[in-house]
Amino acid sequence: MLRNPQTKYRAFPCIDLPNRRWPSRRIAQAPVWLSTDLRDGNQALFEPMNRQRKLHLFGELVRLGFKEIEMGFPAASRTDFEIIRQLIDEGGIPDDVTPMVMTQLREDLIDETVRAVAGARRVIVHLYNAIAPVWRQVVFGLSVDEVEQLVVRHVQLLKDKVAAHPQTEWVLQYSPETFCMAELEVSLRMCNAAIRTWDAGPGRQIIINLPTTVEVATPNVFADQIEWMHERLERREHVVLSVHPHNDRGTGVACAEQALLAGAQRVEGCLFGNGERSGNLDLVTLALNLYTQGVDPRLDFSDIAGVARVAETCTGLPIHPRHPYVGDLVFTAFSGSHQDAIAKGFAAQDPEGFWEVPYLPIDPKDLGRTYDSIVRVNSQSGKGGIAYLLQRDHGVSMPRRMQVEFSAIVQKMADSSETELASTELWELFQRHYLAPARAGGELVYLGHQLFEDEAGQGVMLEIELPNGSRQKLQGIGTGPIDAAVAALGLPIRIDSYEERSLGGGAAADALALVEVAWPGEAGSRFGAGSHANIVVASIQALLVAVSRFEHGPAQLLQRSS
Ligand SMILES: CC(=O)SCCNC(=O)CCNC(=O)[C@H](O)C(C)(C)COP(=O)(O)OP(=O)(O)OC[C@H]1O[C@@H](n2cnc3c(N)ncnc32)[C@H](O)[C@@H]1OP(=O)(O)O
Ligand SMILES: CC(C)C(=O)C(=O)O
Repeated sequence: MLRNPQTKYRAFPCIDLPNRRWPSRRIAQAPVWLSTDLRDGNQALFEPMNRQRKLHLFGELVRLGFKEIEMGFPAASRTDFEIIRQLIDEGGIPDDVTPMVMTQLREDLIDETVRAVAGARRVIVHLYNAIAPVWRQVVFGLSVDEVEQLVVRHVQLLKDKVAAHPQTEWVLQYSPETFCMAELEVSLRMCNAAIRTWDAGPGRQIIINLPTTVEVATPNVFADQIEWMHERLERREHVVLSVHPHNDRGTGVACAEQALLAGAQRVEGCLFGNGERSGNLDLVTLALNLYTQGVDPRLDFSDIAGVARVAETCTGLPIHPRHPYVGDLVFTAFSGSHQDAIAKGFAAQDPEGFWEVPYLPIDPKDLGRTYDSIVRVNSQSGKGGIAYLLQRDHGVSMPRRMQVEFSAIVQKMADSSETELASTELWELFQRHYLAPARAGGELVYLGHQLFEDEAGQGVMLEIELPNGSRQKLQGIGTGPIDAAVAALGLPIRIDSYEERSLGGGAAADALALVEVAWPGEAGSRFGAGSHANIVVASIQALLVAVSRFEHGPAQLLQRSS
C-alpha cells in the first residue's frame, strides 16, 4: 500500500445541498422492491444459473412477495429468452408480478428484447447506458450531447416498437449507469430526455433507476445526489424514483436507506447481497432492518433458513456465518456478559410487549429460527450462559452460588480444550462433578435408608459405602429427613441451601435435589446434586456428594469406622 494514497486516490466531492431534508426523516413504509437476482446477481456467478435454477429462484422470489423481478437479458442469453418467453406463453407469471428485462441501447438488442416479452400482461423494459466522464471518454468516445442523442434515439425506438403490442402494458425503466460517478447535471439531462421521449404521464409510467454502479462515496453523498435529482426530475409525479446500490465500500444497505429518506421510492437488489464484485444491495437485510423499526417490509422471511438454502443452491455461493439476520452465528452469544443479559432478557420479556431482549435486535422466532444456538459456551463465557443452557436443555436451575462454582469448572475445561463446549458436554461435566449416582471415585455412596418416626423428630437409618468399600449403618434424628441424615453422618457440617426440582416434565419425572453444605472453618461451601424418583433419596445423595467434595469429609467417616 502507498504511504501517500492521496497521490493515487481522490476524495469524492461533497454535494452542494445546503437545505437537504433527508437527515431528519424516518422511513415509514416499505419501498417497491425489485429483485435483480436473476440478472445482476446471475451476471456475477462463476457459472450463470441454468434454466432449472433460474426457475427455482424465480418461484422463491414470487413466494417471498416480490412484485417486480428482473428476469435477465434476453437479447444476450438464449436461456433468458426462452425462460421469459415460456413463462409468458404458459401463464407462469402471477398476475400481480411484473417481469423486467434489460437491454443496451442497440436496435438489434431492443428488437430481440421486445420479441422476448411481447404479449405479457405488463412488462418493464430496462434500458441503460453508462454516463460518467470516464465511460463517455474511454468506453464510448462520445460527448454529453451525443450520449443524450443515444438515449433519445433508443427510447423513441422502443416506444415505436412496443406500439405494435398494445395488449401489453409497457413500462420503461431508464438507468443512467455509473450515476454515482457522473455530474448531476449530466444525469438529470439523460433522465429528463428519457422521461420526455417516453412521454411519461398518466398511464405511462417511467422508472428512473439511479445506481451506485461502483460505490465510491459515503452514503450521505449518495443521499444528497438522490435528493438533488428527486427535486429536479421533470414530471416527477409520473416517475418512480428507484435506486440500485452496489456494495463496494460495504455500505450498500446504508446507501439504500438514506436514498429512501431522500426521495427514492423503489429499491433494486439481490437476496443476501449477491452481485457483481462486493455485491448488490442486500434486500433481506434492508427488509429486516425496516421490520425491526416496526415497518412491514411486505416480504416474507419467516423461514429465512429455507430462503438461504434456495439462494445457496441456485447461486452456488455460501452465505457467511455472520451475515446479518441469516448467518448461522448471528443469534449466538459466546461472551459471558452477553449470555447473562440474554438469559435475563428472555426471562423478563413480555410475550405481548415490545421486543426488548438485550443483544438480539430481532426475535429469532420471527424468522423461523430457534433459540437453540443463542447461547454457546467457550472460554469467553460466564455463569449466566452456562446456567441458561443447563436450565433450558436439562431442566437444572442452579442457585447463584452454584453457578459461580460451576462456571469456574467449565472455564477450566474450556481453557484447556480451547474449543466450544456443547450443552451435552456441560451436562456431562455437571454430572461428573455434582450428580449422584453418576459421580464416582473417592466418596460416600448412598446404599439405602429407612425413615422412622421418633418422639424427638424425624429419624433416619442410613446405609452408605465408604471410599474403602466398607459399609456403614448410621442413625440420626432431625427436623426432617435431610436434617436427620446430617445428624446421622455426625460431621460438623451445616446445610446452607437446599432446592428440589423435577428433571424433565410429567409426574414420572425424576426429582433433582441440590444441596449446599458448609463446614465451619473451611473456605467456601460445596454443592452436591442427586437425582432419583424419590425426593428423599435424591436429597441424601446430594448431601453425600457435597460432603465428599470436602477433602476430609469421607476421611473423617473412615477414621470413625476404623
Ligand atoms: C452495470 C451492469 O450491470 S450493466 C449490464 C451488463 N450486463 C451484461 O453485459 C451481460 C450481458 N451482456 C452481453 O452478453 C454482451 O455484452 C452483449 C450481448 C450485450 C453485447 O455483446 P458484444 O456486442 O459482444 O459487446 P461487448 O460484450 O464486448 O460489450 C462492449 C460493447 O458494448 C457497448 N455498450 C456497453 N454498454 C452499452 C449500452 N448501454 N448501450 C449500447 N452499447 C453499449 C460498448 O461500447 C462496446 O461497444 P464496442 O464493441 O462497439 O466498443
Ligand atoms: C444498469 C444498472 C442498473 C446496473 O446494473 C448498475 O449500474 O450496476
